[in-house]
Amino acid sequence: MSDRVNRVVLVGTGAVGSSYAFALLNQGVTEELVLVDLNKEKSEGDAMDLNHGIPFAPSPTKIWFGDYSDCKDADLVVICAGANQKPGETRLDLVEKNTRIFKGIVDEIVASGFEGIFLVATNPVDILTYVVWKFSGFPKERVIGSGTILDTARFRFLLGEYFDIDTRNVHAYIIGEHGDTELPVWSRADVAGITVAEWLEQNEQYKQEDLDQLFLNVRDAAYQIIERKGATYYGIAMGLVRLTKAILQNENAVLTVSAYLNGEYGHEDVYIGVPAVVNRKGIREVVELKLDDEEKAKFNHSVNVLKSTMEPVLEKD
Ligand SMILES: NC(=O)C1=CN([C@@H]2O[C@H](COP(=O)(O)OP(=O)(O)OC[C@H]3O[C@@H](n4cnc5c(N)ncnc54)[C@H](O)[C@@H]3O)[C@@H](O)[C@H]2O)C=CC1
Ligand SMILES: CC(=O)C(=O)O
Repeated sequence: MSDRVNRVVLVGTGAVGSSYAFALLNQGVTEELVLVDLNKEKSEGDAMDLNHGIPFAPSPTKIWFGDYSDCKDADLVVICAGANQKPGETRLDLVEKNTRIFKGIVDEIVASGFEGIFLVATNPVDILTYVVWKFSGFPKERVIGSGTILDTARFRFLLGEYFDIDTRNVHAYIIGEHGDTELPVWSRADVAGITVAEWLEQNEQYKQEDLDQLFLNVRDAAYQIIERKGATYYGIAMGLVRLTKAILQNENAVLTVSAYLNGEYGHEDVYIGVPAVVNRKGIREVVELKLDDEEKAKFNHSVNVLKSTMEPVLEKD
């Protein structure tokens, strides 16, 4: 048996980062967890607080407050650092500020000698994942964004609730930008092995207009939560843990992440939310779903919005 120890370095221990650290410890996913933040006192306090939960955790985790040199021996660096949306702001509004922050962070991580996988959650996540790929010079499969993992979870939860079926038996994806131009892949959605179209045909209590509203609630969930409590963090934290497990445990799990397209879906040179096979090497491959014409048009629009937002920002660097 290998005595290799898994190490995750978390950069950014704000609301999202500290919720991720807490969920990671609770699920016993990694042997070592290092916390890094511009606000050193905050990450030091978080390390102390989390350590006091170790006697109650399912397996031992060594947790400390560290610095970028700790990335050298890391398997995974998860970045949750940067500004979040204020009420009324879109994710794309954060692009300039967070790209500037990322330049410094990625340079430090690469300078440490890090050779693992980057996982990015900071918004706008698709563009910042591209930024990490560009700034780091890493192969595309070792740079992953959380993409639409959270949107897909919201979609599955709401579909499960609507059809009164356990959400784990709902297979349906949100793809595209993690943001206002995302789209549901209705043509492939199945609940308990029955397509959504069949559910509508079989029972008149289910209506297309309810499903249209359901998607709007998925798309606008972040705005609804931010209006009520200022930020969202538990859902994404659990999504990041799911991704961490898929990577460290070499799962070949299919998750909707922000992946680099190199011809898939008819696009290239963009990171965007699509289903992909995730394992110990990062992204093994993008799963190319057959979309209907309306879905294709919406996906193309989402790619165009991301590219046109990203281009002027990257030209400045
Ligand atoms: N991908 C997704 O599905 C989701 C993404 N997010 C995004 O996650 C990001 C973080 O959100 P919150 O945790 O709510 O924000 P927060 O403000 O609570 O935490 C941000 C943390 O980043 C740290 N930070 C800032 N600059 C840094 C630097 N140069 N180096 C190291 N640390 C630095 C801050 O000190 C702070 O602790 C935001 O961009 C937010 O929009 C939030 C929810 C879901
Ligand atoms: C903030 C954000 O990106 C979300 O909750 O979807």
